[in-house]
Amino acid sequence: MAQSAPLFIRIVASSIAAANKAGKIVRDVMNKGDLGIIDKQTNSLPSFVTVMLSRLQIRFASRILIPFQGKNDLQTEGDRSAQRCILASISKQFPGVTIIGEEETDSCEVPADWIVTESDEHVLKLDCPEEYQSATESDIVVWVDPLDGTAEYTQGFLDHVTILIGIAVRNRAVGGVIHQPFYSSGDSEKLGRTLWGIVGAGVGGFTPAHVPDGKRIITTTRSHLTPTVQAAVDAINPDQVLKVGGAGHKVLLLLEGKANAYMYPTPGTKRWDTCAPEAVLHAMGGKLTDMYGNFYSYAKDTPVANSDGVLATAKADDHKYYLQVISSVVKPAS
Ligand SMILES: Nc1ncnc2c1ncn2[C@@H]1O[C@H](COP(=O)(O)O)[C@@H](OP(=O)(O)O)[C@H]1O
Ligand SMILES: [Mg+2]
Ligand SMILES: [Mg+2]
Ligand SMILES: [Mg+2]
Repeated sequence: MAQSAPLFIRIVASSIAAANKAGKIVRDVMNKGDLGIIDKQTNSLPSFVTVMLSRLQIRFASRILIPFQGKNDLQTEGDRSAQRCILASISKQFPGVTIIGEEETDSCEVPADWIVTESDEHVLKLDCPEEYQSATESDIVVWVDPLDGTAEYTQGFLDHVTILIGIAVRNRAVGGVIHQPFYSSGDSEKLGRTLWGIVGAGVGGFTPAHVPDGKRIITTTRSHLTPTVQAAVDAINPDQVLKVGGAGHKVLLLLEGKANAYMYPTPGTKRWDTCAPEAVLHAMGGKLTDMYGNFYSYAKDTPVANSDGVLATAKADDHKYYLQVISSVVKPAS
């Protein structure tokens, strides 16, 4: 059964298992208490070198691309270890598929028990939408954010943390896995849950819901707030604003009916922040684009920065309204 499923479906099913293992690793790092925090800017090279390097990508293990970074943000042992686990697990099973991870890790060595080769049985049995049935290795790019919401991870806002694996077919985000490692359903012994979505095939791991009619709830950044972002939020005149960490967590609020829209009308997020959330949201009937209403490309050679910001709505039909209101007060930077 497993081998007969189309390649795209097998990658999504394997990504669920890899994300679960990475979640355990992220919890273990937290439990040990030494997060090994690195400020990526402090450790960066002189600016002219950084600019040059940010345009390059290093090739590891034939098809795994690890982009250089030059941004001011944090990295922890949780980010590094989770990425090693996910990249090793997916590349072992799908050696010809391009995988792009957020972190620049100095070692490709991975403990044997971090390499996961299991798959989610339920997803393996799904009917694959026709347009993805024939997708080959060269049609697929996997975007990995091993720990989304790193700032919040270091500050103890653990429910903001997610692990994101997005699967793009022919440049579009169509498969997504969002693992929330510190989610508790009440049983403190059993932390973590995994949400997934495949455009045209469905969603799993959560119960889709919407904000009740007549209420407008906006979610936006907690740790990267700027006057531009605040102006966009104010223009909507919301009933409530939820300032939380992580692109994954913010889209999760849309999926579960806790917010209507996620807005971040400024550069800062990258393709690995949005690929998985965009796919799960789209599979549920929502929409994530840049601030012009255009979908981002998830091609392997695309620039990684989401330079034109992010606007996501729980209902695709609402997207135009938010776009219009925000564009009247905020000019997207690009
Ligand atoms: N100005 C900025 N500079 C660097 N990263 C930014 C950024 N704005 C957003 N991001 C990244 O986008 C993700 C969501 O941000 P936020 O929580 O502020 O909404 C985070 O991903 P990571 O935690 O994976 O790095 C964050 O680092
Ligand atoms: Mg980061
Ligand atoms: Mg992120
Ligand atoms: Mg990250």
